[in-house]
Amino acid sequence: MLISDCLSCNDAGHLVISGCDTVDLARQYGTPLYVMSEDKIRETCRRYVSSFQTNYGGNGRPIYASKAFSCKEIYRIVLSEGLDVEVVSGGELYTALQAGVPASKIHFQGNNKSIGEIVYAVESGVGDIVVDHPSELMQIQRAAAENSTVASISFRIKPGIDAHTHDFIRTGQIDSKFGIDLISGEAMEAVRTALTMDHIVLKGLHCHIGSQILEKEPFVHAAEVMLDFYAQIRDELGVVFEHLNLGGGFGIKYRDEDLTIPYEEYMAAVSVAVHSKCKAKELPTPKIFIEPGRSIVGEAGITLYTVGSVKEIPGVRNYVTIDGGMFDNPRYALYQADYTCLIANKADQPADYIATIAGKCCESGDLIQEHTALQTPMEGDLLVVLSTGAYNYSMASNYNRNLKPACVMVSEGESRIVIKAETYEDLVRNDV
Ligand SMILES: Cc1ncc(COP(=O)(O)O)c(C=O)c1O
Ligand SMILES: N[C@@H](CCCC[NH3+])C(=O)O
Repeated sequence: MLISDCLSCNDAGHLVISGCDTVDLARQYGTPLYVMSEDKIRETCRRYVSSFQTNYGGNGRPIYASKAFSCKEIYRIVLSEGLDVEVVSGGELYTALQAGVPASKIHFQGNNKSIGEIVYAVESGVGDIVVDHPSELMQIQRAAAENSTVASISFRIKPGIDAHTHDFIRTGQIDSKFGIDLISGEAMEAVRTALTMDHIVLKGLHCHIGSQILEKEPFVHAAEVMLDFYAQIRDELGVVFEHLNLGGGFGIKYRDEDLTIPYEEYMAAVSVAVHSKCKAKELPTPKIFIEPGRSIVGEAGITLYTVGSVKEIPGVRNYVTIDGGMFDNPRYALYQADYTCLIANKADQPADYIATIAGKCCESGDLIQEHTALQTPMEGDLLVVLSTGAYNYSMASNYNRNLKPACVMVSEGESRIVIKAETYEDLVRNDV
């Protein structure tokens, strides 16, 4: 019911996260409030790092996909755990560099990087620019030549794999805006071109098949398809790549009934496929990278809200209104995403009230969850939504000129602000 092992209930019946009582956190910092367990994030990073030891003898590394949650402190945390960092915009690149991430540990993704972003990445010495389409290759070559440097790149390949997840978050299939097509020969042509360029060094290839995937098979299949292509490149062009990035996408628990797979199982299944395919194709095992975002921060985060009105419409539904909404968590409005909600100050009571959690935006679709079981709510209660660590703060907006909430990091009973709450002054800063 509490989804994550960083959560528990204390004698007062309050929800506790990494030793901090959520009622105290709400009192101290106000609501809405994002709360992230540093302990849980670090534990997950260590599980990924140690599975590289077990499966690849340390020949590889996890990369934190920071689109899931980007701020200076998360970069410092994952860096200190030995991860690389993936960024997907100039803004994420800037934040990572400001946090002290060495450029050599940054992987820059993006399906339509601007010229400005490309120049910024090249000038900063980003370790891996992941090229999404052939014309981007030319832009990188030009930027590198102008800087009298050589850019390290890889290609994002569309392996033609349909993973079972929400349509909006599938990315590996042929009908996808991401990546270079393998089947049509476009990818081989791009590799051939890159190998002729004197300001480009091509380190390897990348694929990412989608997000919130709860099966192992698509990951195994993607690894096999990519290594078949590595063998084909060796046979046709005489080149053997050093790196292979197999992307992220591992699913997490949003509800008790979600059947998640321990990350070690994904890692083991994929490594068996990698080793046996390399053996069959007589390829040296490349250095393997994976790129998880959601699974590193998702279950580590919760959001606290204060309950406002409770509107019971007999025979229809019960609206429980909170002081946040789609501006701090747009995922239900976008994907009808599942969540577990509870009343944090009554966490020990039975969840026998069926509620629709509504936000405060001028929008009927501003819902966090519909027809979900809760402890009986009252105005002033503290409502918590679980598993909000990924794609909540990073997808927040100022719709209706609402303020983005603060984010607090908790560890062993201590809390600290890592992102301050926005102020009204912040809202008008760029207005003229
Ligand atoms: C290229 C790339 N890498 C990594 C990720 C991270 O995925 P997830 O947060 O599902 O692990 C994404 C998002 O889907 C992505 O597009
Ligand atoms: N933002 C999406 C996932 C996109 C993953 C990034 N390519 C979500 O909340 O589930």
